[in-house]
Amino acid sequence: MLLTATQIRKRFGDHQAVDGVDISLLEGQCLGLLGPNGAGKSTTLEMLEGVQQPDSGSILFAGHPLSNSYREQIGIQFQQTALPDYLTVRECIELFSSFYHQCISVDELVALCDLGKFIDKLHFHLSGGQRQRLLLALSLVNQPRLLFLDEPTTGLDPVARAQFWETLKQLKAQGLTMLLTTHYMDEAAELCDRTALMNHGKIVAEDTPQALLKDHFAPLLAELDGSLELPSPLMDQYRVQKQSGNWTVECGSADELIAKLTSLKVPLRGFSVRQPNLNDLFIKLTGQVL
Ligand SMILES: Nc1ncnc2c1ncn2[C@@H]1O[C@H](COP(=O)(O)OP(=O)(O)OP(=O)(O)O)[C@@H](O)[C@H]1O
Repeated sequence: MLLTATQIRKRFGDHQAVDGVDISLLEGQCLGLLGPNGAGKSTTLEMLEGVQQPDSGSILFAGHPLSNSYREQIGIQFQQTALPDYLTVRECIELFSSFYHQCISVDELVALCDLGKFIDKLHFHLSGGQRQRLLLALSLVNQPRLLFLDEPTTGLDPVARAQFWETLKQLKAQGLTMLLTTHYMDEAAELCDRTALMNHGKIVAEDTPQALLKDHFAPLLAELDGSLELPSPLMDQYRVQKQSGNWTVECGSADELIAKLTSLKVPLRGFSVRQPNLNDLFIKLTGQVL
């Protein structure tokens, strides 16, 4: 196990922000922490990064408590990083490289993070997507074994997000271990081997995205207009929920459900069928929409 956290807790005043979280991360794995605003994701991440001290619980890196050398072995991509004015992208990388004993070359970082087109631009002239690439490059200067990413694609347009995901997939393919927080279910599904869903400071479910869905849902999720009156024989036979104003009905076969609805004289208003996703799971487990 590369990183193990056992029953870590953090309280701010009378608010228990993180309430007994366990995390195990294998070398080469990508774990995604998902949850609504205030769930405790960033606080958990900061404790794992060694930026904040847990009130209780233990954190081990490669089997040992976090020591001074930990900082040399991890990379952190913060949501915001204050950079000195009037530095170019290249100069920012050179500055960050000076903080470490061993560093990756600027050329390698340029290739890895696709910085070529703006390497000599001033950092405050970068677009949102370019800035995220620079912040990623800065988190990689020391060739970390473990990379932390806090909401790495928040605010990016869909194209910039997809490009950023490709870079992270390349890093993953090279064996880099990653732990990221995100509000985006598609991001978790795309990048993460395992996902942990957090709510009110606790992990409420953790597994591979596929296993989580299999454990909590029938294979298909049918949707029906939320204004319909659903009769109790239907409610008794199927798992039914209200979600974003619509009914969702879990079923194994759409044909079978349609036959049932027809026999119960329920109109098929707004009927559609799809596979359940992590967003559905989150709503089911927490009652909240991400
Ligand atoms: N330094 C702090 N002092 C006081 N309260 C804090 C501090 N940091 C976090 N909190 C509180 O702890 C709770 C968890 O915050 P945290 O930032 O970890 O949540 P999050 O899941 O990352 O949320 P978001 O998705 O909005 O970033 C929140 O209620 C927050 O207000």
